[in-house]
Amino acid sequence: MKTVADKAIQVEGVCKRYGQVAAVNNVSFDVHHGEFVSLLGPSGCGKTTTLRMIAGFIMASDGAIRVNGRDVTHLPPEKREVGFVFQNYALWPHMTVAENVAFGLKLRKRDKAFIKRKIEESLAVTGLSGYEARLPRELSGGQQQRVALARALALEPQLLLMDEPLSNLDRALRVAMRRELKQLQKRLNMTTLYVTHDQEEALSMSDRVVIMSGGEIARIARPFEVYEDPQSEFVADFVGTTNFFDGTVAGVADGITTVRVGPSLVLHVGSHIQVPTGADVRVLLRPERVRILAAQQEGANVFKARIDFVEYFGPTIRYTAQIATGESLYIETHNNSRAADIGDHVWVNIEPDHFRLIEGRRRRAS
Ligand SMILES: Nc1ncnc2c1ncn2[C@@H]1O[C@H](COP(=O)(O)OP(=O)(O)OP(=O)(O)O)[C@@H](O)[C@H]1O
Repeated sequence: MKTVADKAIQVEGVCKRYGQVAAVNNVSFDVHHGEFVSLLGPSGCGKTTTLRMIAGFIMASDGAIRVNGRDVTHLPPEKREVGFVFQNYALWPHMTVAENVAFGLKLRKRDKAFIKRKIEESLAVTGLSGYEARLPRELSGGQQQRVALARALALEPQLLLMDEPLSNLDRALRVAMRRELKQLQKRLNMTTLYVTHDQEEALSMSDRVVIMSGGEIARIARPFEVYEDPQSEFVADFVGTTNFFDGTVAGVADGITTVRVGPSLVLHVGSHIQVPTGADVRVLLRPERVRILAAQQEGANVFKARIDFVEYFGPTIRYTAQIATGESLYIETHNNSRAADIGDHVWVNIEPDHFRLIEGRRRRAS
């Protein structure tokens, strides 16, 4: 059982208003000691504003922020005892990479041998060994971003706030760095709050993900819960690809909810939530949960579909298909067997437990 003492960050009913605009509206969440939490959401949803309010660069219009139990809502950044790495990584232009990394340690009056070791370690982690003597202007944008990261890591902060620290890096480096960063965070047990709009980054690095939409929190959950059971249209749509079917509950029996979609499609859905007969529902289905059958079969949730479009992603292939009843369906498979081409007809099957139900109908036009 987690207690208040376990909480490194507490955000309570925090708002930020700019005139009539509520950039952040009544946001509350906690980050426990040693936890890695991501703020994930589309551009403009309030992630950066939330992080900057915790850092103290933006003052909250309302609500309270506590760091290690201490109310810091009205304190300036330097009194909050948090480290941060922001998108606009302000390096000292006249200092070398090593001097930039050493700067905070010198201010803290650490001895020379310690500083030397920390420079070596943090540059190694960020893949910058050998760049010690360069000036920031002699580095690429991504390298500068890594220096900013190395500079923050060298201080081994107990609490680190990061705003898209890997956004300027190419994909291979980003993937390598997020693993390094995650391992380091675990090793140092460093409480981390991390802003990203990259869902893969958030899912792969975080203990929990806070999903924001329009200045508010849409969901707080562990990565697999967010993906496997999105519980809302927004989360299902924003994280990964989802098939949506609008339907009406025709009956519930033996743990199966029968949902009628359109005039002729019937789905048999595992009853993981209680929905009464007659209710409007949306049925969600992840594309990789659809199985392409080797041959025609009979049975519940077996459909004939025509392949309309094929996208090859390397490890996976995504098919856009049309079920014989008219609904469209995304199917994703591993690339070890290319099951179909455009124009082919295939038989597909879906396990009832692979569907998710949410009550109500589509909020937006498709
Ligand atoms: N100084 C400001 N004055 C007025 N509106 C602002 C100000 N700063 C931010 N906003 C607005 O507040 C909202 C949230 O901005 P914020 O930068 O927190 O979003 P974000 O989720 O971090 O987006 P991104 O991923 O694009 O960085 C946006 O609609 C933005 O236009």
